[in-house]
Amino acid sequence: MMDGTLFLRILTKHREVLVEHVKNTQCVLDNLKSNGFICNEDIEIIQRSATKTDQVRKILELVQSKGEEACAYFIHILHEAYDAYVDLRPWFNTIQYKPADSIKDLPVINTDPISKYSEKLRSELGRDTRFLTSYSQREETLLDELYTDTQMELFNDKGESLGYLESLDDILGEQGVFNQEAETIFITGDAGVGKSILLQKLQNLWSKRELNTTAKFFFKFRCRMFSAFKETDEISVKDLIFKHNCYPDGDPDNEVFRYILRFPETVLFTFDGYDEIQMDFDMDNVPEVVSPEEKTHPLLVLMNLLCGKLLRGSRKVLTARTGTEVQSRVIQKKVVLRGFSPDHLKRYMALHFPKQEHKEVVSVQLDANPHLCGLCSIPLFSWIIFKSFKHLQSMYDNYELPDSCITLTNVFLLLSEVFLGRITKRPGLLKRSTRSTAETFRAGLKTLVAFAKLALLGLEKSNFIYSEEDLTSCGLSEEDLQVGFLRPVSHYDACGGGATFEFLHLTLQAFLTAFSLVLDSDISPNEILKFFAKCEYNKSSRLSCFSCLGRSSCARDTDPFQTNEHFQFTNLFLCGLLSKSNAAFLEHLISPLSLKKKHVSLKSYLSTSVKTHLRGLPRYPSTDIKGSKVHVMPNFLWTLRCIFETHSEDVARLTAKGISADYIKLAYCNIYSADCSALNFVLHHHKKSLGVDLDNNNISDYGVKQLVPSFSKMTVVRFCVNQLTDSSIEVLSRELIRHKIVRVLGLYKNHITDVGAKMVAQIIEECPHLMTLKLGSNHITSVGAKFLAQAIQKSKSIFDVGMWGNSIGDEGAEAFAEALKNHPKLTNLSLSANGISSRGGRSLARALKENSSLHIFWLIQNQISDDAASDLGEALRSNSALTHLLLIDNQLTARGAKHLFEGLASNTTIKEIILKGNPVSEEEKKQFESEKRLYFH
Ligand SMILES: Nc1ncnc2c1ncn2[C@@H]1O[C@H](COP(=O)(O)OP(=O)(O)OP(=O)(O)O)[C@@H](O)[C@H]1O
Repeated sequence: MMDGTLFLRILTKHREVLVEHVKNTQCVLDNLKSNGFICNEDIEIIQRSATKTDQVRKILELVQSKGEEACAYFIHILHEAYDAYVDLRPWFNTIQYKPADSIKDLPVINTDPISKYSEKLRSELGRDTRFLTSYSQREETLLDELYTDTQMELFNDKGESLGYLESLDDILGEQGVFNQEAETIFITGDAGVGKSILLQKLQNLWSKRELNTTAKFFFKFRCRMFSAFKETDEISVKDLIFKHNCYPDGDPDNEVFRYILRFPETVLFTFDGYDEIQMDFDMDNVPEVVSPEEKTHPLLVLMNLLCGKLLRGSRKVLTARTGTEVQSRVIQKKVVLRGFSPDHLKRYMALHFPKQEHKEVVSVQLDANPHLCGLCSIPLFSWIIFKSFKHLQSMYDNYELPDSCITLTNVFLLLSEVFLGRITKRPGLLKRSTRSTAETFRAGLKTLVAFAKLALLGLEKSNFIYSEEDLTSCGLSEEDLQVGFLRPVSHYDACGGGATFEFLHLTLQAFLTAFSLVLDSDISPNEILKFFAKCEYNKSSRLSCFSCLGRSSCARDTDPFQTNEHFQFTNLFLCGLLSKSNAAFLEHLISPLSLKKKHVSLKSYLSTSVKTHLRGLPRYPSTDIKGSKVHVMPNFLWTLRCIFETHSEDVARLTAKGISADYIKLAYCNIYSADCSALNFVLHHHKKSLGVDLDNNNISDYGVKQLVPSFSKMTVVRFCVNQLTDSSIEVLSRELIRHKIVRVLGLYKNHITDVGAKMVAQIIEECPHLMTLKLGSNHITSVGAKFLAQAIQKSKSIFDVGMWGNSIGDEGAEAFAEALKNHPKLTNLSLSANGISSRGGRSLARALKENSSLHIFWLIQNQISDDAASDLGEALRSNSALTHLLLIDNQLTARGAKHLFEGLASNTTIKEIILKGNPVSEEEKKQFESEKRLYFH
């Protein structure tokens, strides 16, 4: 039976602990009162005590005087209002607390400042993140209605891919953490790939308690805000979160901040757009700020937070555009956003077009247009295309998605047409049958010019946030804001002052800047090229900010921004606007003469710069094929993109001619699918055959489809680590078999299954020059392995085959054993990490007896045991080709090693057999000391 005085006695016995640790009296009083245990008068008496401890003493006396139930409920309050009385947690364990039946159903409302603050943050963030902010002010779309997952690739500190994250929760999880000391999760990705929206989704989930994190406080910032402060401005970290984010109401005793300092691990920060940080002042000697009360320049507060010098233990998520460098010692883990996969794109499209008939139309048009799909893999472009399509379809009969050679400039022209259409649109009109883009632009020209001027002024001064005065000075009125180019900046992102605005997206500002360069007759043909100078490749220009984050002192001469993508985009749009295909349309807006002069100036610049670029590139002898190999520089991709936008066959031809090598290496260039159209645009002018290395990009199936016309030239097709599925292999097999010139086919780390493997087998059979095949880290089982092995068996050219990291198992190994027997060419074979056990191992060993071509045999990370070693030892006696046998991480014991040892006695060709990672003890290894070719380390 329950002791009727248990809680009374607990209070007496533990009085000291309670007086010491109960700091917040308000929450106790609020709850005692609302459940009728005390009245207002009691509260007044208690509050008359001067100190908190006296108040607690009074409360204890009071509840004890009210009896057992009041005492039980008092303790229950301390237990339930977790954050307010966090110091009492060990005490609750000591007393093995269980609530009394009489009070356990009474509610406890947590009115302590910490919980209230956390709630306030949740509700503010919830409110702020409900809508997708990039939509024009007229139409607001719920985030939940349109948010679609994107691909999140995880990288280690060496820049190697660790695969993809499954869910948003994983961003904050342990997976992929390469530096436990650091606290910043770094997310990068191209413009418009969805970094801000991803943060918005995280914030929104947290506000609804749907994010798997223990964070009680979530502070979101845009890095851009830090550049908006004056050089003399000084704030502390406390100011940063309370004044520039969310103020804690009713916290006279500063409990919230004290709690944050004590439990920094309960704080999560997001900082969006690190690349947008600007520094106009000398920060060479960045002082460390470790005191949370110390006031200093806001940028210093940010840097010290990111480095973990301030609020050590708090978690930070930092986003930046591709190419922004942050020292890896500051980064805990790194995620790269890759945009929509084909499945994501389908889902996203379905959200835009809920009606089945619309969905079907769009889906058919997209399927027929891989270049468009490639563009749509970037969510921003996808949004623009779908949004414009929906709008134009509602206005005109038979409007279709843009055609197959649409450029990014066309996409932004479409968006502008939709926006400007709002000015000229007369409500209530029936659908029109003819669409006149020129008419829409002409009618909205004055507004367009004003926005374009604003964009240019901003870009020139590196200013992306505009005041109302800025708008007025460019001739823009309140009404023009409705057009949609600008959106208001939320109070989180500005640092005080009146209403401010920014362009819907930086790419849109770049587009309008380019438009200004074209439209403004006061800007001379030479002047339009001014932003190209800011993008010329210069190793020292890719630097990040501070010493702790990787800044070098020479960065002061370069642009204050971390990336120059806004200039790159401006140049790209300039190329697009001045392309021949847009000339007829632009002649409605400016004088044909001025347009022509600007066109000539741009074309001549591009031709010269392409020539200089290609001439200066280093060339190396190629190892894959005979001839020379050229490695392009990172900004070559932008050159390619610009050439594609111009659609100038002349410049493309010139570029193709300039690639005077046999092999072009474009690996790790951050090429995404739509870039393949640009590459193809140049490559199809290349006269000779060419090796193309596109390893470690993000070209996806869409990219492969766009390269179709170029396969007739490609002798090396290296598409490793590119998210390819069997559908790419279908295209490859058709094209490579048609042209029969391929020598090297690199496809490792993609998503190829047995279906694709069967098609690769056809390539092997039909392409008589194929020498190298890399198929590692795909999803090939014994089924696919059999097709491949049979084809390899028949091939007279193939000599290097990599199958590492599939799951071909023993059956697959048996098929490869057949291929090995008497093979004329096969010199290098990797069947590592394929789940091969002794059965497969024995077949392979027996086949070695009948093989006289294989030099290097990789069988690392299988389950090969001593039985197979016995056959391998046997094979060594008769085989006279093998030089290297790699058996690392298998299950060979000393017995197996002995077989190999004995086999080696009558073998003179082997140079080494590596047995590292097998269960052979140090003691046992001694017996093999005389054999220098047997390695155990
Ligand atoms: N996951 C997503 N689901 C649906 N729409 C998205 C998603 N991600 C991005 N978008 C769309 O793309 C637009 C641009 O995305 P966002 O601003 O997040 O790009 P970003 O990577 O932050 O670009 P930048 O580096 O230029 O700031 C969004 O306004 C939204 O319309």
